[in-house]
Amino acid sequence: MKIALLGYGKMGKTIEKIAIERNHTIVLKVDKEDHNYDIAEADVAIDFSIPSAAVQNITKCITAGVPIVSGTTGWLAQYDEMVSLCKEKNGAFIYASNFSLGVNLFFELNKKLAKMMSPVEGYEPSMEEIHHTEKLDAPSGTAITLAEDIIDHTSKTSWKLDQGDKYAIPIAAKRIENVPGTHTVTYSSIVDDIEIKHTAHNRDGFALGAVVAAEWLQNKNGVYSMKDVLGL
Ligand SMILES: NC(=O)C1=CN([C@@H]2O[C@H](COP(=O)(O)OP(=O)(O)OC[C@H]3O[C@@H](n4cnc5c(N)ncnc54)[C@H](O)[C@@H]3O)[C@@H](O)[C@H]2O)C=CC1
Ligand SMILES: O=C(O)C1=N[C@H](C(=O)O)C[C@H](O)C1
Repeated sequence: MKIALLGYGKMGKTIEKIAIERNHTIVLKVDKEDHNYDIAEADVAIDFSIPSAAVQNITKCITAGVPIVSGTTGWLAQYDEMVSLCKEKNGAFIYASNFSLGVNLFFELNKKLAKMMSPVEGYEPSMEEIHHTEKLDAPSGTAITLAEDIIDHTSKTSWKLDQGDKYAIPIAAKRIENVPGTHTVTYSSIVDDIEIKHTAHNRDGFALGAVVAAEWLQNKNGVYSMKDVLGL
């Protein structure tokens, strides 16, 4: 498969390594100074760039008829716009706040736990995410997905950075050098805590998931999620 990398930072470089191991070819590496490039030479594009560039990159791919896998976080206010564009152009698009198999299993566990906790009185959910100090967005996209899944299954109606109000799930976003990504969901009562946690040891899981998603998306049309790719 001929892959275009949109964003050649920590993730772009890790994806390159995994893609080559899986016998793919990187035909294009686009970073912040690269504006005039022909995306049409790629079979699929993988965007791990920055929040302010994601929409432009995704639009360019969909318009050119190139399937696009986006892992960039922090731009989701325009997600519905990208979905409409994809449908209008009969394109192929996957966004996931987290592409790793481990986190996608963790998402399912989080939903199951939220369903279990929903009728139980006396427990308050809260979340913590820890990432490296270069991260531009907070809370993380993964934390937002976890919070939205809790909101779907409990009486909570929103999430809030740091201390929430009674109806919001508080999310603490911590930045510590070199941490690839740690997410904890806690239900606290006066007598005890129930906690689930995912710790990424490196970026290989995110990158492998993105390459597997790109392989899966090739020759398809439509808007998909990692749940579709993994059959969860
Ligand atoms: N969905 C997932 O599984 C994961 C998502 N991410 C997200 O991926 C994104 C990138 O993460 P990292 O690689 O760690 O960041 P990074 O900062 O190491 O790399 C981002 C790269 O994008 C480049 N860039 C800036 N403007 C651009 C443009 N217009 N077009 C293309 N590239 C441009 C930057 O120069 C930089 O090299 C972040 O939004 C992060 O939250 C990170 C890991 C996993
Ligand atoms: O910026 C990162 O590094 C990561 N970003 C994603 C997010 O915002 O959830 C996924 C992962 O946690 C690493």
